[in-house]
Amino acid sequence: MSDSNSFSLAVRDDQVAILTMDIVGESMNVLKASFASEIEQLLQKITNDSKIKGVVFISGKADSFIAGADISMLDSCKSADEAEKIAQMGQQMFDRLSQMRVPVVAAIHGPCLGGGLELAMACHARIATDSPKTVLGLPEVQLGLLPGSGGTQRLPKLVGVQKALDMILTGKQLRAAQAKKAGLVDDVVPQSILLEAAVKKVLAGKPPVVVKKQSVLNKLLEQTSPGRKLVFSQALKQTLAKTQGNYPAALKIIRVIQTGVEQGYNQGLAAEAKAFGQLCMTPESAALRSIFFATTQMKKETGAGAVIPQKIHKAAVLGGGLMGGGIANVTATKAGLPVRIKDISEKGISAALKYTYDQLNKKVKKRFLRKTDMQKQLLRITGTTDFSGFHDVDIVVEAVFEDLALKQQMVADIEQHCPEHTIFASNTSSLPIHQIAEKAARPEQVIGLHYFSPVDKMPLVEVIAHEKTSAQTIATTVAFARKQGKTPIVVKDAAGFYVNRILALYMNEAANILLAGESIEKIDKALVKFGFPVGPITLLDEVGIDVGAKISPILSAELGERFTAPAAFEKLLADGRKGKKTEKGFYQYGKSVKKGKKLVDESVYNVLGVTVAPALNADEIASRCTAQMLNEAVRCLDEGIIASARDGDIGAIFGIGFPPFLGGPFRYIDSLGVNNLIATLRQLENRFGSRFTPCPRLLKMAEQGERFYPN
Ligand SMILES: C[C@H](O)CC(=O)SCCNC(=O)CCNC(=O)[C@H](O)C(C)(C)COP(=O)(O)OP(=O)(O)OC[C@H]1O[C@@H](n2cnc3c(N)ncnc32)[C@H](O)[C@@H]1OP(=O)(O)O
Repeated sequence: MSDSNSFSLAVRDDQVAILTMDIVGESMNVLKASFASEIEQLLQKITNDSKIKGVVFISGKADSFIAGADISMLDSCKSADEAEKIAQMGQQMFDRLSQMRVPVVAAIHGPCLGGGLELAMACHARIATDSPKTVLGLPEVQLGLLPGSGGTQRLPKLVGVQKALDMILTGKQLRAAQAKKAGLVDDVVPQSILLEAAVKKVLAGKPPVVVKKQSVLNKLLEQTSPGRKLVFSQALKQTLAKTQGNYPAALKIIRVIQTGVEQGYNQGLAAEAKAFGQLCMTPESAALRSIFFATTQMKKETGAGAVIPQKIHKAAVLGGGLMGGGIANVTATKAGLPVRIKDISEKGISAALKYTYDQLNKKVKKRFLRKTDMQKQLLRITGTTDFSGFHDVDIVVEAVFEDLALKQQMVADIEQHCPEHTIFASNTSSLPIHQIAEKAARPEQVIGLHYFSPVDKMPLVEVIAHEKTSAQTIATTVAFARKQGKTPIVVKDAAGFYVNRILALYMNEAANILLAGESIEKIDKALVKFGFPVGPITLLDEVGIDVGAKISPILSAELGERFTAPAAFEKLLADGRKGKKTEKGFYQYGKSVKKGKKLVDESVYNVLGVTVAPALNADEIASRCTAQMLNEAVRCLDEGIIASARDGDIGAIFGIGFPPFLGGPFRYIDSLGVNNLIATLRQLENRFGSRFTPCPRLLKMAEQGERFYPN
């Protein structure tokens, strides 16, 4: 037996060596440059012992394999050369592993990501557990990087070029069954027999390199020169369309994989390490890394200091509509809790149940979920049209119409039918929580829990405490949302909270630009090019023009004139245009519209009384809309609506899709420079008036030379 801080080597009676990685004092195994010599020594020791028949590489952590290279180590690199050397070190270490005389088998349970998967791919075989905790992937692109230790070269060999491109460009993670199907792992076994299965694999000898069977079409595409050209040019085209050129890592990924495929492994590795070093130094990667650090930090926060959250055993949702159905879905499938849906009709309940059924069924088809697990998850959701089954729920989330009297009635109903400790969480997007709690017998248990649509996809929730909400209620609601897989930010109880408030001004500005004569396509394209997932006019159609019209007067009454939506928008509602849900809005909908084709409904210009007369370029459009958003975000920080710039950044990225490569509104202001933002706002203020007046906090920061984050 030989030990270091992070690795231990034990040789069994059957002469199989078990190499265990377990970094002392860390909750998860990550790869550090300092491990290279330790691993080299251990591999040498194994090589020197001719009796050893093979090696199982396994993690000593209960629920994780290796989460990749240490991101903090990468973050502290001072130059591209330094980062390139780290990548080269990893490449050499994994080459050494793959060249071992004896078979080396990776026994994988839990996350096996980034450098962790690169290590596993360098082994001669991989066995993974069938646990849902086991996921395999190369998520480096989400950090603005590419896999730097051979991943871009080994993955295409195992799963084919097209699948590798897809996995590395998206960073998607595969469950064990999917990984087996893709050719990434050799066997999938229950966790209880993982080690024994791996030992058996070792004793069976080095497996021959199996080339994954390919269809005739894929053979043509991947094994002929013209076919490969087509694959790479298509990947490039799709990537450019998707990233708008905002993510340098994506382009480098394609180039580096192509280099390996066309010029061989060693050239591929060299290109990989070089690109890794360069990407590590980009502002895009720094911004994306900051999101990782922020979200990991936030996972530890209760939202209410040292308070211990109450345990939730059962939840309920009021309203089986799109939001209610989505909330029940994440409660059952992500939080793993029984959830009762109450709706006024059986139809509403069936629709909500069908929603989850359809979502889960898709996952089963993709082998992401086993059918038995799907059934288990479905059984957690039950429905009722009265309050039966509410006697033991710990939290109720209300997702009914935006009607104050109705919501107050719901509070009274819940206080009557549920235990004393039950929390009432409202998914309102516009009504003040203190008003919903006004008639409550236990206002300290009333809170806002604002989800974004579609609930199962959007990662953010706003947790809104009114003045009387107790710390216990806040902490329990935050913990509940986190169990649902959400990233919660705690915000103050004021109109629009944070996300809708900054979004409203941005949307209003897009509307102003449209009314001044810019075309709908141009406005949407400008903001997509800036980095938003969809343009503001498309978003308005998605959210509902009527919803926007309902929120706008509330915001302008509470927060001021700048929130008043352009009056011409009334004409849209008068014309029956509510957006996508009514198949009538800014764009064309309905069966006659080809799937994937988005065409403006040109008649909308007439309704609005607009003659298209282009005067602005894409940058000017984006700058005007985002200037409003940035200014308002700072105002929210100043007013304590959000607790920190970090929360404001995560809220905007996860709630609206603010471009992640910019790191959020506050990081973006830091990179623009406060003075430059003020100059832009002043210019726009001169032309368009006070809606662009820089907020006092910005002016003060400029005076004192402050930033939101340390430089
Ligand atoms: C050369 C290579 O190609 C380059 C790379 O490998 S880059 C790294 C690629 N890997 C990744 O991006 C994975 C990042 N990690 C994750 O996504 C998630 O942590 C996870 C899915 C592995 C686990 O999630 P979860 O169970 O919620 O645990 P989470 O709270 O995030 O992490 C637990 C701890 O591990 C740390 N951690 C996880 N992955 C890490 C990493 N790659 N580097 C540094 N720390 C990491 C977290 O900071 C946290 O530390 P703490 O307990 O001291 O705060």
